[in-house]
Amino acid sequence: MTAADADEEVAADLADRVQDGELRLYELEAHADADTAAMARRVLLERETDADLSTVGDYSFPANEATGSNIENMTGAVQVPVGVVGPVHLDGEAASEEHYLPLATTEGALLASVNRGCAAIRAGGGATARVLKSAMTRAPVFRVADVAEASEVVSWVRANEDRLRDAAESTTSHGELVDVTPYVVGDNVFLRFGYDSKDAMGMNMATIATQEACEVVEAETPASLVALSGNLCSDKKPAAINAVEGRGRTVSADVEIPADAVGDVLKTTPAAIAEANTRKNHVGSAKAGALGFNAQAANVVAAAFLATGQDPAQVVEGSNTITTADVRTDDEGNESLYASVTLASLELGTVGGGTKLPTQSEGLDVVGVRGGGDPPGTNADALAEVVATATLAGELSLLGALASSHLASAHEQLGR
Ligand SMILES: CC(C)(COP(=O)([O-])OP(=O)([O-])OC[C@H]1O[C@@H](n2cnc3c(N)ncnc32)[C@H](O)[C@@H]1OP(=O)([O-])[O-])[C@@H](O)C(=O)NCCC(=O)NCCSC(=O)C[C@@](C)(O)CC(=O)[O-]
Ligand SMILES: NC(=O)C1=CN([C@@H]2O[C@H](COP(=O)(O)OP(=O)(O)OC[C@H]3O[C@@H](n4cnc5c(N)ncnc54)[C@H](OP(=O)(O)O)[C@@H]3O)[C@@H](O)[C@H]2O)C=CC1
Repeated sequence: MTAADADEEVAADLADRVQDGELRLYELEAHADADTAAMARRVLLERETDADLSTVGDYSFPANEATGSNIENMTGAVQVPVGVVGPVHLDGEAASEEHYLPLATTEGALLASVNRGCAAIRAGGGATARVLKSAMTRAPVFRVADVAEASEVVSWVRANEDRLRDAAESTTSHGELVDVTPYVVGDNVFLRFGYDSKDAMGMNMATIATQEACEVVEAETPASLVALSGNLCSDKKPAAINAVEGRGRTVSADVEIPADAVGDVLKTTPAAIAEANTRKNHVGSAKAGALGFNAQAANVVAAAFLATGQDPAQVVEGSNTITTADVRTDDEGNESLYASVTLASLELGTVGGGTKLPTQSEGLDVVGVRGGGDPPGTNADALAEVVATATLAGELSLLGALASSHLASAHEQLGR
């Protein structure tokens, strides 16, 4: 079944029943297949708005592949242009030497820019990338009587982490509890649970596991659970804790590019890029009170997320990136540009969430990381290394364009 198989007569009847108040919009899959239910919602919207949803309705995968665990009230699919950058040359711990990366965006000039950065990285002999830490976090907040009780609860948690681990890991055959870090604010106790979620981004996994652990905390201590997510996790919000402690994967990539290649590909010099990075990404970001000290990490993370089935809202954390750029001179006086990016909280997976949807899993196939890795976790590590390297590519190219005053012209030519 796909959109083309939807039953128009049944769809029109369902739309009538919603308009008559007999059915709710979210109940239609109980009365028809998912594709017909989606068509019924489009019929209703076309009756009640000026929209023509024929293109939204012209999707090519079975609707029930999405309505099972990815969306409710489905009407169709949004088509975002997707392109490819690379090959990205990198020496990763999990990623092999050369990968292409699909990027989905509506921003003209973005792929040209990242692609140019990939060319610069190739000219430098390739990047090195490493996943430095992996822990998906969920931090529930508990109410206690006062600070004295808070201290008792923290002592119990520290003495009983194994019991919390047994409870949490009883809900998953892949996830491993890495640590539980308590934080106290008056009569509030936060417990930041961190999980090695292997090839899953791990938010559902961590949430379900932490719920189980919280039941032990409530049974064994005077703490009362107020909210399973206490915002110290911190999911989909700008938060220094993610930029400092990390969340999901903390991954870094670097490269050293000879000065002549910087000139040929990026049309500027190592010194000009280093100065732009310092004054823009460091001084400018500091003055702005930014959490990320970079130029456009979010551009690459968002485009890679859309293309490979990640949760696009977590681009917030992906922007917690620090870019460095320095001029290096060897013993013979040859200059080069050393540049790096460190993404403190890149949350992605190659199983689970949207990664199993058809076009998204095709994107993972382009990178060569669909599904579970062997050993588990290595496919998501490889994807993180490739995304970090593409982020480095985007930084190099944009800094080069800014240093050579080509940003505006690039967007006039490619973005309009
Ligand atoms: C546009 C370029 C790349 C031209 O750059 P160029 O050096 O004039 O291009 P070139 O024709 O000399 O080609 C150099 C390489 O660029 C690549 N390239 C070149 N053209 C294409 C293309 N059409 N499609 C794909 N790849 C392309 C390609 O790899 C090529 O190498 P080759 O393969 O030929 O050996 C450059 O001017 C540039 O990168 N500008 C910066 C644009 C940019 O980064 N935009 C995104 C950021 S804007 C934004 O959203 C963030 C911002 C700015 O607001 C954040 C902030 O505040 O900082
Ligand atoms: N719940 C929440 O509060 C939030 C949820 N989300 C959503 O969560 C989803 C992602 O959650 P996530 O837990 O990653 O995905 P899923 O909920 O799809 O679960 C993925 C499951 O795949 C199984 N699995 C099979 N092979 C592997 C492997 N190699 N490595 C790891 N797991 C494997 C695991 O099952 P098992 O555990 O049984 O071993 C794992 O739990 C996204 O849709 C996102 O939008 C986002 C933010 C918040």
